[in-house]
Amino acid sequence: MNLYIKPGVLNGCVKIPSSKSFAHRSIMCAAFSENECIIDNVSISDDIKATIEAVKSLGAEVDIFDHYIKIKGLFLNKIKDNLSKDKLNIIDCNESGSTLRFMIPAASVVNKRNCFIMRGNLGKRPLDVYFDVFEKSNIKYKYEKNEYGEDTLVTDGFIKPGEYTIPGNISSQFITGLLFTLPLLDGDSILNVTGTIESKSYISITLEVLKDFGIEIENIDFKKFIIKGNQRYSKDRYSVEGDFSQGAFFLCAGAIGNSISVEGLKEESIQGDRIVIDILKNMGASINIDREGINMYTNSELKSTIIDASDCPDIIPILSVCASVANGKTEIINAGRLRIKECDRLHAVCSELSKLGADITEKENSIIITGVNSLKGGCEVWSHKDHRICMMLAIAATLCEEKIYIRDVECISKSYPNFFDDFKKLGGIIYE
Ligand SMILES: O=C(O)C1=C[C@@H](OP(=O)(O)O)[C@@H](O)[C@H](O)C1
Ligand SMILES: C=C(OP(=O)(O)O)C(=O)O
Repeated sequence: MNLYIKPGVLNGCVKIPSSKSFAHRSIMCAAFSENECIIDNVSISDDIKATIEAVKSLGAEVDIFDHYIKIKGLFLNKIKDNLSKDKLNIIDCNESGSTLRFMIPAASVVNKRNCFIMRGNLGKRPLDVYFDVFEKSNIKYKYEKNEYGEDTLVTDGFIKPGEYTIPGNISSQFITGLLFTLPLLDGDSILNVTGTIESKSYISITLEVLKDFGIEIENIDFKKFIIKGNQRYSKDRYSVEGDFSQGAFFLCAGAIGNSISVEGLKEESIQGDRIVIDILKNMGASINIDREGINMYTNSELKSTIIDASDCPDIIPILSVCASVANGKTEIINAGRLRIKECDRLHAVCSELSKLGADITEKENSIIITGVNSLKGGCEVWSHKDHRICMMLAIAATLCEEKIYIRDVECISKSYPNFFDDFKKLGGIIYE
């Protein structure tokens, strides 16, 4: 589907969906528990559906209600009975990197043979960090096309406790996957992380959720994790906080001239993307946080800054829009990993914003943006089938001089299916 978006000021309050990262993790923990858990405030997106279906395929029971989901842990009905351990278990991860990288080790606690389906760009995103883990555990693995021509990874073998060493600079999702899995095994483990650790705040989210579900992990400066085996997840009720990665779209919209307040974000959140508030303040935006929510005041001009993408890769596309109209030259550094997301985001941000009239240069690992007075628009742009690029373009459209036409907008359902409904409620003008 393609959409026209007309320029115009957005005005009002938006309730931000709940955090995808916290939701993936709490669903995994509840699914691997021995009891029943109610998880409140889960926003159902395609990625979260993928994780729900994945844990169901392993034997967890999941009921989805209006505002919560109920999960009956798979330890109750599966592991103890040792059912169907030899059957090939199909796990359709759709386009969700988190689901895939969290489930690869976790599924191999329950089933010997697993087939992970990877759609969109997911089959091209790196997985090789796990190959060493597979070899140490004697898990056989192969990439192959299934009968429908879809990319799959097939694994055969159970993961074993032990000492594993993985690099920290490709994706934190491998570390999270192992932190979920190793406590369940019948022996103690050590996880060493080498090199620079990128997206560290996502590891903190993992550790926080694991702790909430009763799992103890000794964290030695994010370089070594000491993990006792035979631990069991347990919690009756969990509530998912709001999503700063999604909130960032509307907070940035506020910073570039729309009149926005957002609700549903936890002020003292440990989400790395919470840094959007500090970055926008640094750029000169006036932000007021009170009990009701976060209010953006657009009475000041934005100025350029330096943004380090290492710990907040998901908010770089929308921050690039702010930088495009800020005074001076903004440099976004350590952004190379944006190339291995749903699309090559570093390239997509530069190519699409420059079509709108931004002065933006793509470098190997960074982006240089020199602010312009206004974005012209009046052209066709492409989401690259990536939700964050699509939402970036929709927000950029609000301040363009002429309407824009965005191709392939359905990709927003990966993380924020109601994005355009919220956009319209704020007065955004959209038509097909
Ligand atoms: O663990 C998570 O919930 C995520 C980790 C990040 O990935 P990387 O660790 O690959 O940077 C982030 O980009 C992704 O959207 C969600
Ligand atoms: C990169 C993202 O998610 P994932 O890695 O889970 O596909 C994202 O939501 O921007």
